[in-house]
Amino acid sequence: MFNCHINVEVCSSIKAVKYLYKYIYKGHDRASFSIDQPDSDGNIDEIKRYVDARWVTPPEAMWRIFGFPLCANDPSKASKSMLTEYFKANQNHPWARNILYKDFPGRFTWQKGKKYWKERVERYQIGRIVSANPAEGERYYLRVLLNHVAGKTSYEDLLTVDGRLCGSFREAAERLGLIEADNTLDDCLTEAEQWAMPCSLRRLFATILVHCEPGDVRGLWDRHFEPMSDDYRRSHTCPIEVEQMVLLDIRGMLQSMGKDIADFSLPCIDDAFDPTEGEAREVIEESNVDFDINDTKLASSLNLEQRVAYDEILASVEHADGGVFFVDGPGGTGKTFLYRALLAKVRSKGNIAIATATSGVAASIMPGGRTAHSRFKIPLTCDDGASCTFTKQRLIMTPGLRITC
Ligand SMILES: Nc1ncnc2c1ncn2[C@@H]1O[C@H](COP(=O)(O)OP(=O)(O)OP(=O)(O)O)[C@@H](O)[C@H]1O
Repeated sequence: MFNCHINVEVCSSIKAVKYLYKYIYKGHDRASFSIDQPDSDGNIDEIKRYVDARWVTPPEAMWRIFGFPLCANDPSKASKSMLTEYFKANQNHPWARNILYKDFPGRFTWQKGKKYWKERVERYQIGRIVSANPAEGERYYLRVLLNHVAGKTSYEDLLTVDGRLCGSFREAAERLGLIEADNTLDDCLTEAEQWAMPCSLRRLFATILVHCEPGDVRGLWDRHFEPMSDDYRRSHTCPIEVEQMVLLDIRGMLQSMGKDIADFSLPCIDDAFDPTEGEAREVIEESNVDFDINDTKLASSLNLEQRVAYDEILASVEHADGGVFFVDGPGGTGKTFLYRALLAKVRSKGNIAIATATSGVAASIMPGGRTAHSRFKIPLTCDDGASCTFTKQRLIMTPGLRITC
């Protein structure tokens, strides 16, 4: 009846809600590039290019011109957190000022609805405090302070050491002598051992190696090897094998953070235990991405325009010609449909297809999708000397397809 493609989306999952939210509030992602020469006078009409690249509806234009807010939080809710209310409780109850933040749930209960700490009537309850790891920087040092200093009544109070207001939680922790040596790293791992699974401990260990520059790496390894290897020890009896498995796992994690395990003074990896035979972690990960068998059938229902793009891109992949294709179209016209068909086709042949996007929400709608920053280790702050920590060896994966949304 309508003789056209109509996109109807049922907003039934959180993924769809996030996706729509992005459309409405952030605006449409558009990239504009041209390989045309400037006109005969050497001029480039940047205004026309800008207008071509973005379609703004009159209501959206007015909204943006008047600078109306694009999103908002309820201030009364946003400004109250467990921590700010802990400060308030310290102001209101002087007797509570010798209780550390982590012990607070033993004497107070958190009232979720009204957001305040109420004096506990029944005793012998315990609460759990959210964890922080050293790679999180200031959030971690805030935790260090809260673990050792009681009775603070505001952030300023927490940052004040010997009457001097420090510029950061780290500085305050240093002035208090809480983070002088590696023992904070030991404390961090010891604390995590109480609740974290061995796999999370290994990740934390790798994070510490990369971000915290521990002086005594081998000492940390020796002291925390046992909890880090708990799971492997249950399934394997040979201690050498267990050690190798932990090392291989940590090596993979370090690789994903752009580091080589050989740079740290840890026990050596024995090639006999290395099932990857030195293959880069990214290649193994991407080779193991599953494809949905139903996606391989999408190719048969592509419309004419999708079919043209599909054939051309696949021909380029199959002949290993290389090439860059820019697929564009208004929302709901079938770009993701095309990507799914292409990804499934390439993966079903045992080849590698890397699906990346600039945002996590966009990445989540593609099978095996990841953000480009995560996959290619693109630094978050790009200055003159910035470069990806992705080595050339990892790029040797032919033939393959890379889709970027
Ligand atoms: N050739 C086709 N045959 C059948 N359904 C299709 C076809 N192309 C697209 N669709 C359907 O149309 C809907 C919108 O397609 P899709 O999500 O791929 O669009 P999009 O261009 O990626 O949209 P957005 O820009 O919002 O991400 C989906 O439900 C998809 O399954």
